[in-house]
Amino acid sequence: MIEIRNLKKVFPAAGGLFTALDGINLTIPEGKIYGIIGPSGAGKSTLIRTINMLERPSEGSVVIDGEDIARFDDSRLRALRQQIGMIFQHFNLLTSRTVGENIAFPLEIAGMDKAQIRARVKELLPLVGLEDKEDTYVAHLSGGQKQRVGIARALANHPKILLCDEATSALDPQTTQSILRLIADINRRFNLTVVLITHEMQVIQEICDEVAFIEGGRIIEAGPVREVFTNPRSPVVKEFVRGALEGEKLRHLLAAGTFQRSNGGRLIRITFAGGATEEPLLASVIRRFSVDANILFGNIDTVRETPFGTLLLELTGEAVKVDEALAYIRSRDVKVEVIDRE
Ligand SMILES: Nc1ncnc2c1ncn2[C@@H]1O[C@H](COP(=O)(O)OP(=O)(O)OP(=O)(O)O)[C@@H](O)[C@H]1O
Repeated sequence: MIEIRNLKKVFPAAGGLFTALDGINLTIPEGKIYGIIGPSGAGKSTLIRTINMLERPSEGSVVIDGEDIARFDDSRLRALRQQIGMIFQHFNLLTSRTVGENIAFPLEIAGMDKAQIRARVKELLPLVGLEDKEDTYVAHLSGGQKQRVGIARALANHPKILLCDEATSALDPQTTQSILRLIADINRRFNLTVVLITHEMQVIQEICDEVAFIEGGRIIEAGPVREVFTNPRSPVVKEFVRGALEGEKLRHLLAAGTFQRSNGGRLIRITFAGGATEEPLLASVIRRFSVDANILFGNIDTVRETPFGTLLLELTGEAVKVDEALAYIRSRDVKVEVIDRE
């Protein structure tokens, strides 16, 4: 069990201090998949990084199995980190090494002998479905395969906890599904406690047992996923839930061929949950990148000048321009999901 109590993190910032985490209290039960979701800048990464002390809290405690790890010295932290695996959005692999050598890396650090390392690598490869890739350089792998290497490396030292920092955010929807299934499978097989951060409600819906919503460094709502989905209390969480359910509905309508598509367009769904306004965003996309944005479906409400809701768009134009437009939309304060390309 992980107990986070009155956790604060303050960073030095221009003109003073910035409070990134402001009194977080969370209890993460053993063997569960616990999701932490919130908008960009909410403090998700900072929070997950306090669970292995990559980020030292300014105040408060992180208690793992009865011990406050915020008080650990460097040598105890090194030992602790072997029990906590972590995977990352951009995989953080050693590109000059093969799959097998990447998986072996934490075992080398732990001082295991060569024969034992080989045996452990051989055990891990089939677990993540990469038994035929041991000698392949990781630069030659797809994103999903790279994340599988990341997972095998994270599991190498038999950790009790797996931290996932936006582990599927760089992957397409199908690959996301397969990685989420793998994480759920590992959680069950090894009774691993999984803490994952995401900005995608779908990830929470798919595999999490419990969820905490974070905004401005504070937990605004937390509880079992089913409860939060059926009875969200705060306006922001209600919007997240509505967006997720609408996404589900849209996928069914798309599968049924309900929308009139043009040829060669890229279908994207933008979810507004506060932040950028949709009109200036779309206008500037069309103007800057010479692409067309065909709105197939829209359901946006404005609450105190802040848009909440969904737009289903088809972007058409020169492929490079469409890519640039997508990168621009992604850089704004909205959630973007590429649904498919014709
Ligand atoms: N080392 C640092 N120094 C100063 N400020 C920081 C530092 N790390 C994070 N912050 C600030 O703390 C806030 C929370 O950042 P954090 O990365 O935890 O958010 P997040 O919810 O993970 O966002 P995103 O989804 O965009 O990654 C942000 O305003 C960020 O600028």
